[in-house]
Amino acid sequence: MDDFAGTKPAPPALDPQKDALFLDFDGCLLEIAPTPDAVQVPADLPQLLTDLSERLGGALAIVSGRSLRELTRFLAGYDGPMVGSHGAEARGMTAPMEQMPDGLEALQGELAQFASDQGLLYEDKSHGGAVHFRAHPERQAQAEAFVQDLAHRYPGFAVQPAKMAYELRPDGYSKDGALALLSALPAFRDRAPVYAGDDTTDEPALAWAEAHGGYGIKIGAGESAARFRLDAPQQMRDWLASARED
Ligand SMILES: O=P(O)(O)OC[C@H]1O[C@H](O[C@H]2O[C@H](CO)[C@@H](O)[C@H](O)[C@H]2O)[C@H](O)[C@@H](O)[C@@H]1O
Repeated sequence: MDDFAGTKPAPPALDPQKDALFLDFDGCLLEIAPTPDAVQVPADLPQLLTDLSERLGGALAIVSGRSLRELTRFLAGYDGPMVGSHGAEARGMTAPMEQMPDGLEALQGELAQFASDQGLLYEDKSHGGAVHFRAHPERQAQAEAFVQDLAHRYPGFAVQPAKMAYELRPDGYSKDGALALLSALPAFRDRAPVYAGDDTTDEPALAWAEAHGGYGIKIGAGESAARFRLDAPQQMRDWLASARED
């Protein structure tokens, strides 16, 4: 573990015969934007993912905190496996979550009202919701206290910290849990897991890849269980593009 960029090497070249690739979305494939809807998806990204998936024999998946409906919209043209909502929902494999916890709509209503009262941004998600304080960082403490209280009152949901945001997601699901499920699929089985991500939400998955014969790639600065680091999403996309050409 370390605390700053520059102390970890860049990742080695991907091995299309042996590796399985798992990619976070925001902050990994795409630069962080002021609001969730403002992200810029490079026009060639879906095709890059499609080509790389083919090279890997189908062993490529997106693993994100975003709702699946958002991932599908942003990555239209890429048809491979995706895990959304921090491990709760999936495309291309059996959905990890069988039943939505009680109270989703009421929880979303309370969170939306809190965000409106505080002048914060509410993000409606298929399996929960998020309150973003990027425009008002001074209101972080209020936001944290409110989501903790919500999680206490809605026991099926857990607080998920994100970059300048707090989310509520179904309890018991995670990105590392998603990696375990994906790795059991025929296309991923017996391959070395390579996971790339930028945030605290990615750390369990980065550690999982390191512990299961593969490696993690941390995008950007900060402590990480990953052995390797790339500075920013552009470097990540360059690394993917070179893996396609190799
Ligand atoms: O697991 P990820 O794919 O990294 O998704 C995590 C959350 O990302 C999004 O929020 C973050 O990115 C936004 C756009 O760049 C940014 O405005 C926000 O401050 C970040 O927290 C997304 O909105 C969430 O739903 C995801 O769970």
